[in-house]
Amino acid sequence: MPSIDNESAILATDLQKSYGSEVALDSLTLDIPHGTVYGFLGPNGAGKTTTMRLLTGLSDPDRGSVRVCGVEASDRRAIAGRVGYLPETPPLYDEFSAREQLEYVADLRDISRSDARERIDEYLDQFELADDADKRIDGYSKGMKQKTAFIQSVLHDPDVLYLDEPTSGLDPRAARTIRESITAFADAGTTVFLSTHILPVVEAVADEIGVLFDGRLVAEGTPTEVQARAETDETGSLEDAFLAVTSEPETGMMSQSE
Ligand SMILES: Nc1ncnc2c1ncn2[C@@H]1O[C@H](COP(=O)(O)OP(=O)(O)OP(=O)(O)O)[C@@H](O)[C@H]1O
Repeated sequence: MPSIDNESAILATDLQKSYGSEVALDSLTLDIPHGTVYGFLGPNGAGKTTTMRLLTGLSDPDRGSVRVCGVEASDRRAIAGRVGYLPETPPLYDEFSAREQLEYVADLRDISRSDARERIDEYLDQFELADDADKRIDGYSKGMKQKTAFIQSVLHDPDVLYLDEPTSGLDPRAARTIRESITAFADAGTTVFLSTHILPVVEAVADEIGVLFDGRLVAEGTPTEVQARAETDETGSLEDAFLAVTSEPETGMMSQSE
């Protein structure tokens, strides 16, 4: 079971990040409670990947701070065991089988051989990979690769799980397996930070969403609140809300305190 601290799962304060003269993130503040799914929406180039790199401690902000379960993200050694990260292009060794890949990652994570074997077998079953677990990854479909990568990001039972476009390009069955797993992890107490531009994914699983546009958080609330704020009618989807707030960031701006 993930540990629970008094402090929020993710507490990011006034984050700023530039690449040369390009401001990728501007004054981003997030406060995400334990055991929730936070959907992080934004168009290409909005700054989602930059945010995830800061929230996982993979890069440092120019200004501001990040704490994950009370631990400074700059303390990489301390934070590494607390977080799991599934990047958009996951690192997998093509010449390994799924089982070899997962055993390799378990070893890097200092999970004992017997625990690793048990967890890996359970996950391979759960993700319907058991029959192909000893075949080479280079022969896998995109869905099989993504499921393998998902398992490797949760093998060490992280408190906070960051997922970057986890269902992008997957067949419906694989996408549903990932979606159901996201909900199951949150139900078990894991905090999930889900970055995507695929709105139905967020509508289906997120407790709260934040909309990022041009490096700024332009909307935050439950999916229902964001829909309501964007003044969509009854048939309005989150997609309408998203388009409304990102197409007119000045007039559509919604602060966290509103
Ligand atoms: N290493 C880098 N060097 C220079 N500019 C960068 C770098 N990484 C990101 N950027 C720029 O910062 C901005 C935010 O990029 P980021 O990748 O965080 O956005 P994103 O929302 O994840 O987009 P996508 O959905 O396309 O991955 C973009 O304008 C991008 O061009």
